[in-house]
Amino acid sequence: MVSRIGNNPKHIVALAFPFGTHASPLLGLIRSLSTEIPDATFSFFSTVQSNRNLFSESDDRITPYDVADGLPENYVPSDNPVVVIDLFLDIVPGNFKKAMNMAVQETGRPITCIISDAFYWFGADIAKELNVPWLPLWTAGPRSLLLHVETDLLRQTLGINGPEDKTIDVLPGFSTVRTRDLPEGLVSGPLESKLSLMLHKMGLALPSATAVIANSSEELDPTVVNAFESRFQKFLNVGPFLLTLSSSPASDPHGCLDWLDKQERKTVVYISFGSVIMPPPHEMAELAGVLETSGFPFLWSLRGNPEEKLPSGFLGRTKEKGKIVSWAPQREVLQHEATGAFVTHAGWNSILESIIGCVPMISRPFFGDQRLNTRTIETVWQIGVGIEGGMVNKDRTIEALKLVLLTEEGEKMRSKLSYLKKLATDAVKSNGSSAKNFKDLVQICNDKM
Ligand SMILES: O=c1ccn([C@@H]2O[C@H](COP(=O)(O)OP(=O)(O)O[C@H]3O[C@H](CO)[C@@H](O)[C@H](O)[C@H]3O)[C@@H](O)[C@H]2O)c(=O)[nH]1
Repeated sequence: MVSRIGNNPKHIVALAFPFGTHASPLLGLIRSLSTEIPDATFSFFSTVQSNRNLFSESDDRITPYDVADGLPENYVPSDNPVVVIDLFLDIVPGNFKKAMNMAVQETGRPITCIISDAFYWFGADIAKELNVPWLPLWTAGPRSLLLHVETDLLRQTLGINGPEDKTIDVLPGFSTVRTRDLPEGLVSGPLESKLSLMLHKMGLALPSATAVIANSSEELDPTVVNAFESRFQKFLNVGPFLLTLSSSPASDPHGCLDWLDKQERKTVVYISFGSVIMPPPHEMAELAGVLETSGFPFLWSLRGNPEEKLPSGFLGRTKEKGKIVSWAPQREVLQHEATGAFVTHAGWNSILESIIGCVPMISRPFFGDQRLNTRTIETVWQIGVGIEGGMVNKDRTIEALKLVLLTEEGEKMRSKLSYLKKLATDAVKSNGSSAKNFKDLVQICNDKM
């Protein structure tokens, strides 16, 4: 791919975290910026695999650069996604620095601005060295970000491995959140894992950023967003990205939307656990039991071979009621009028898509921000429920589905979702908060040095 070097001496670089749903929103943001600052040079850094997934040959505004991924030559893939992340973290930031030097040489342009995944605490040091702005992007919600910024305070006030039911009274807007809803590695669990150490360092580094960017809008969680006023130099909520960033039209090779067209309004249960998680076999079997016994029509996005992952005979017995695909056009599925409930792991993008689709959630969280997100859905926004006991269990999940699909309670959730959707859509209008924040961001990137 040929570098595109314009007249503007700006060289804006983006450092992506190449796992989960991280690199793609960063690239979306960079594409939007490249439209606003068309004559600047944009370089995007990620691993070979990630760049291959993200870039089509026709992308002419942004130049991808590959960084080393840290995998040994004879690496045998593991089912545990943390293994590859740890190997990658072992070689940052050296791999990024090397590729950035190459980009500077190739373009002949010194770097003028660094936009990185917020995980990359080292962005602060590199930006300081180069005397350029550092703009970290937090791809999840503001609430989980506040926890990482206040990790030391939480460790002091809650203690390490303290009582699980203690509520978080030291942070605004967290009175219904309990210790057990916090991400693992914060006040319990693997405090010294590479991911936990990275998040801790991130929380300490972010206050020095020129501005922290987030995929949300100020109005969705105002108490929490306001808490950043005294913590960050600038906090720019420029989302939800699904409304603000352009995306290519959804591909639907399995015909999910046609299938939904044939279903009745608000009856279908959509199931997806995002791009990283696969529930353990016993929970897959419970979930299959839920769908078979309850008889609700369902669309299930399930990676891998369903014959192997689901109980024997399930596919045949439910073929009139359900559709199982390896990947669904989720945004569109959640905006389809037939979709009535979303069984989810409560990843941040899924939540935003559910809000825009006005579909109540039934959540089975696994790691990171997902327990906190579940608690927020349930007690702050009241737009869904967590499965009692925190795992898929047949009776409790059927109960949750009936609540959402068949009762007045479900209707109330839908009207709260409509309210949040309005806040989000207003924020992205030309005079809305996200649109204004995006203008601020463009200004910082394009500032005369
Ligand atoms: O069949 C599918 C399944 C998923 N998706 C999309 O994949 C994305 C999934 O994103 P998200 O819900 O955020 O889940 P993860 O991919 O698991 O995201 C990781 O990153 C998020 C943002 O940092 C965190 O909130 C999560 O906990 C973390 O697991 C969404 O945009 C979905 O629309 C599809 O389009 N089709």
